[in-house]
Amino acid sequence: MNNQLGETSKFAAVLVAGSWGTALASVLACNGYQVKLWTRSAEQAEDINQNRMNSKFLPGVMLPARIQATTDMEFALQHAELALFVAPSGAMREVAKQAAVHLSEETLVVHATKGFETTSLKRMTTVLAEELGRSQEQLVVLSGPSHAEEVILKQPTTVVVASASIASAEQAQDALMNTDFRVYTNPDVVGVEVAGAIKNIIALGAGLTDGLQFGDNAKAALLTRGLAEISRLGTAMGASPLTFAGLAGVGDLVVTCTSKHSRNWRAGYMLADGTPLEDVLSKMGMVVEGVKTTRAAYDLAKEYDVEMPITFQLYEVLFANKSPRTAVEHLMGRLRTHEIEDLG
Ligand SMILES: NC(=O)c1ccc[n+]([C@@H]2O[C@H](COP(=O)([O-])OP(=O)(O)OC[C@H]3O[C@@H](n4cnc5c(N)ncnc54)[C@H](O)[C@@H]3O)[C@@H](O)[C@H]2O)c1
Ligand SMILES: O=P(O)(O)OC[C@H](O)CO
Repeated sequence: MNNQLGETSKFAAVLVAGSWGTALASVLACNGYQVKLWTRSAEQAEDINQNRMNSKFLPGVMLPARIQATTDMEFALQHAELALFVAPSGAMREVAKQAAVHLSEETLVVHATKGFETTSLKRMTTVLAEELGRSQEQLVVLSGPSHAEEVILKQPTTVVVASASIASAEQAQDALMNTDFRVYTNPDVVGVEVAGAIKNIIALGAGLTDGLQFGDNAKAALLTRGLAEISRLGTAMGASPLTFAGLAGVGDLVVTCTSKHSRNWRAGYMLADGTPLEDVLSKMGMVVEGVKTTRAAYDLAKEYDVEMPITFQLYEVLFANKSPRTAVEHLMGRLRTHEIEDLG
């Protein structure tokens, strides 16, 4: 496409304008894309276009001029080389349905959402494949240790893009990579999606552990045994065990369990002092994927017949009024077991 000055423009669409969508729109804009950032909120679109800021989700940070917010899905997807879906997992199907009628076959589809569809237990690439009529080779997932608050400030960040097609993964890598934002590829879509989703459960647990004033030993135990649990479910679902040692696995687990930016960690911390779940979620005002993911993982663990003791205890804390201290007692009081066999 040529613009009015005769220069070649490349376009990208980002759906939706939450914290992560806005930060990734900024990466694409820095890489030379004209970015249309879709939101269902006219007020938010006006805020971004007039004040050059997403005041609700990333206050105080000026957005590049190449980002244009819009509530018009057709306009957002027009001429897009790449469409980046960043809706919360619970809204992915609804957003994809709206996009499907306007999306060109030529547009590369990438998503950066971390979670499952709780009703069907489907991964996000499956939801997108169904709604957009695409094969797995035409879809890419982006994941890894990456808080929007740091990416928008161009702080060094590494992520991974996974696809059943190396060509699609490399296309996404080329579009998103720059000297502040390093992108690796991985063929293991299942592993990257499962790791990105389940680490949020462990991050809720890390917040709880810190809120209960336990020490570094407890946090290290949670991360390590949490990783064992993630790997066990992931490999049962068909993932490569190596993925869990990478950016989407241990990398994201470390950042989400230790960062002050983590919504999941903060929610866990508030739960520790007995604040009811509904109050925690309304105080957060942002998506806390780990809550819905705990339900999904609880069901997936049963479906795949894998042991996920941390997830099961957290499920009871979140949805069955178990006290966090009792949950810890139950975890520590489990029958003896073997570490390596557990890692499968
Ligand atoms: N924030 C981060 O640093 C970060 C980093 C990596 C991955 N993620 C993942 O990205 C996804 C989005 O998270 P976020 O942090 O941007 O969330 P957020 O809470 O900052 O924003 C969510 C946005 O989704 C919109 N939305 C909700 N339901 C919608 C619907 N039905 N239709 C249209 N829009 C809808 C909201 O209005 C809001 O603008 C999550 O899966 C999260 O785990 C977030
Ligand atoms: O803020 P959280 O806990 O939703 O985590 C965000 C990202 O997944 C970190 O990589």
